[in-house]
Amino acid sequence: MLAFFASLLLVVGTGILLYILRLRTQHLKPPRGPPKDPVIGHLRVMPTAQAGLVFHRWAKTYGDVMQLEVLGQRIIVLDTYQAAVDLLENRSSIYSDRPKFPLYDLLGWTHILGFMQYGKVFTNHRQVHQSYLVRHKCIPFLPMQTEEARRLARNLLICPPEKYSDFLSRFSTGVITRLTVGHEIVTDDDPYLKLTKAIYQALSRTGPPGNSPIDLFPFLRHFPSWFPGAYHARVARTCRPAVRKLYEYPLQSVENERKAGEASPSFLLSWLEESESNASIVGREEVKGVVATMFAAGEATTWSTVTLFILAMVLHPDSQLRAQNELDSVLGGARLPEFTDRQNLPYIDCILQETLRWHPPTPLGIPHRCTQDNEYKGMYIAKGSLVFANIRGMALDESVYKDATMYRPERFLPAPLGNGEPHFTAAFGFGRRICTGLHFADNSLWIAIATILATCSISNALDANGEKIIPERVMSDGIASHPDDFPCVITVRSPAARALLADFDSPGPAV
Ligand code: HEM
Repeated sequence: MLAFFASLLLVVGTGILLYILRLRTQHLKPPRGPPKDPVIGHLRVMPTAQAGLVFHRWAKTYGDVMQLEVLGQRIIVLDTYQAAVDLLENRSSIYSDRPKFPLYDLLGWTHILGFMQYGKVFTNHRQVHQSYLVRHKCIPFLPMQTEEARRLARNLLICPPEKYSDFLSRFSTGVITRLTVGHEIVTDDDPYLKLTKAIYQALSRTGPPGNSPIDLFPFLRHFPSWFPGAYHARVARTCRPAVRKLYEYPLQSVENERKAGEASPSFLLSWLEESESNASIVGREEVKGVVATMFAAGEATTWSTVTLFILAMVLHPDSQLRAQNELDSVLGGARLPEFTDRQNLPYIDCILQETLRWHPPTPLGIPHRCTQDNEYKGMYIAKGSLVFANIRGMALDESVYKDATMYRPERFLPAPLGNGEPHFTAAFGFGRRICTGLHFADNSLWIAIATILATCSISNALDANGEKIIPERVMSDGIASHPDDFPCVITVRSPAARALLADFDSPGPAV
């Protein structure tokens, strides 16, 4: 009887609370935004390129929490770190859902953590990713990441400039293949290189997530590709086989290697062993999705960041020199950097942080979805709103980062050496959807940057008249933003550096 009254009280109490909340929010105004058209809302003014920058400009007029509307869909844009923390982290129980992504469904991206709606399946997948990639679980990967970074530096020093981009991409694919399937990439025709190239093209041709006409009008997928708005359906159909291969090939090859007694330690090998003792919480089809997620989420972002680091070093030789002086003072030019040196190399960390801030690899992250009406600073945010963290905008926040458009790694050093500005953690997202690969990515990037700086000089290419070519920073659009190709020259810093790289124990490159 007591239990009955307690439950009744709980139900009535919750009802009253929701009612009061509704009354409170009903008279509130939504966040402001630019003027809109009847019915279609902001459709005509929605940016098709560099959306993060456009939103940041609008935020100066309409505030750090803006509301846009496209055909009835409310879109909230959070332009400051504080607003993102207040909502996506401090209210994560109602800000952690994702919208549906019909275009990605059409491409065949199933069981992808980043696109999953909040709920039981999401929780299981998140647990699988985290249990493998949580900070302390990343420690055993450090030797492998060190080896891949050294292989990268050695390849950059041997290959012609037009191949730099391929080898930077090979590094990011290389660390993910070793993590997921235990496979080392040592030849140009490696199947994983072909696979990730095709996936990258698929992702870059489909634009920012949730933003295509098919996402807004899923019925467009049934129309011929010449029909306005149906173009992406053709792209999806063309790219689907490559996506399928990313699901099938890794598991098949690890199973074959295991049968032959040749499988190296990897995420998939652990899963195969766990699933035999029924200890795994995801099944066979799902685990293919976990691996596809790691490739899709981890490859392009890491590649983009190391490439941007090279560009930053071409444009900022003073920062390069300062980092190399720091490395020399710790390593004495007699050995290559190790993770144990990290605490003694604060400026290398500043270079990494500033590269992530200068142009965040995912300028708009992946949209969250709000699942309950709520009030924020006197504004009404409706259930069902898509919520974009404008990571690009946060990086440009002048109240946090002085001269925010400039590349200044020392900004993070404590005064008087620097401004003591906060590390740019926003690059990895927020709350319950924060990037699960962030520790692994941070380690890959740090060791790549430290190793390249310890062994290579990065400088401008020269034109026909012997003048320095000053490259421009032009970034692509899409879920992961990548610098357009730019000219530069990478040479060895010293004979000692060449000898150190020649010495490290791994198969040589196939340039
Ligand atoms: C420079 C490297 C990387 C950056 C900047 C980055 C950034 C991000 C961002 C901004 C998000 C969205 C977070 C949100 O919704 O609030 C995300 C999600 C995710 N990232 Fe990363 N990421 C990187 C590398 C990686 C790597 C190496 C992996 C795995 C090996 C990975 C796995 C994931 C996954 C699984 C999600 C989806 C999480 C979820 O929806 O719950 N990322 N990442």
